[in-house]
Amino acid sequence: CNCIHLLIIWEHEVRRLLHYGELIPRLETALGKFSKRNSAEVIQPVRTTVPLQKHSGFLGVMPCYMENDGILCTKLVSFYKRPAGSTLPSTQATVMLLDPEYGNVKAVMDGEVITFMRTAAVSAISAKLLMRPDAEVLTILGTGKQAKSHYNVFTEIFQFKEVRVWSRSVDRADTFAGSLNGPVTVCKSVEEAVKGADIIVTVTRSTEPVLFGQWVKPGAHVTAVGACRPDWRELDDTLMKQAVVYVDSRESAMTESGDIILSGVEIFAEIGDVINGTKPACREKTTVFKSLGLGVEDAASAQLVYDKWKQC
Ligand SMILES: NC(=O)C1=CN([C@@H]2O[C@H](COP(=O)(O)OP(=O)(O)OC[C@H]3O[C@@H](n4cnc5c(N)ncnc54)[C@H](O)[C@@H]3O)[C@@H](O)[C@H]2O)C=CC1
Ligand SMILES: O=C(O)C1=NCCCC1
Repeated sequence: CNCIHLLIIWEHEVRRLLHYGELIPRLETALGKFSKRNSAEVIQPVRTTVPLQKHSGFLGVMPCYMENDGILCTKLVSFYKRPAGSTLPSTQATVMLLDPEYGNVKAVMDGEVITFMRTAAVSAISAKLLMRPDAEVLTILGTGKQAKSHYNVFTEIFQFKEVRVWSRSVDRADTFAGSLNGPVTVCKSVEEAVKGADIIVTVTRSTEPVLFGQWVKPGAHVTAVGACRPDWRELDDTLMKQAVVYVDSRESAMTESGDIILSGVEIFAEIGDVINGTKPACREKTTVFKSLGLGVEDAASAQLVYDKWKQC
């Protein structure tokens, strides 16, 4: 029977229910299934985007069906390229879980916490696989929502000797540093921030390259999270060409990533291929993981929130 009440799970509840310790294994499993391209495991098209030209943004629709797991889900996400100093949020999202048998929506939940936690968790998975095991220095470029979630998960699961941050505004970087539960070095330039860094996370709204290959230490791992449109960049061609390039989804990367499309580089593997053991993790080389964000990540995260809610 589908006569169950529609469940609404608000932001503070998603925040209470989601923990990286449980989220990361669910996402590893989901990404591995995604890369198998088995339609009984995952059906997930590249997201549909509707440009909001007047508002410098887009509405993204991100559906996913996992038949074997009984998960049917979609996220609605709006993203705005806010001007510097704007206090308006750049991302807003809602996730809907449906009953695959009846087609009814069984739960509607906040999607912002899911978006910033699952994105950071996927970056942490890429770092677990591609970062050198002796990594000491983490650099985060950008000081927004994603910067905070990346700081949280990276310092929760790895141990670094130094964490550095950079923002275009030193004041914003100082405020960001003050909001964290640990020491960070605020850097005045990207070059200073990334010099000698073992892992670099780019989480900016930039549409032009901010990270240049000439500054990146050979063997470093770069997790590139921003620049999600085909004409937007965060990384320059030099870096793209000197790195072994991993992505979350080949189709998404070839449709949405300016860093991939405009540099003309070859994609070496999906991160799910490395999880499945079908492609190697080239830890000794400079690596880039280009993340676009996938509906399957939202589906796995939303199901975890739902499972935890039912346990309470
Ligand atoms: N790969 C994925 O799964 C996801 C990617 N994203 C992307 O991550 C990025 C960050 O998202 P949020 O932290 O939510 O945004 P946010 O608005 O909270 O933070 C953005 C940061 O970028 C900085 N910034 C803005 N323009 C810049 C420029 N031209 N150069 C350098 N820095 C600049 C801002 O000062 C701020 O520190 C966005 O590009 C967004 O599209 C967001 C969600 C999921
Ligand atoms: O995966 C997501 O969710 C998003 N990715 C790019 C920017 C908007 C949200």
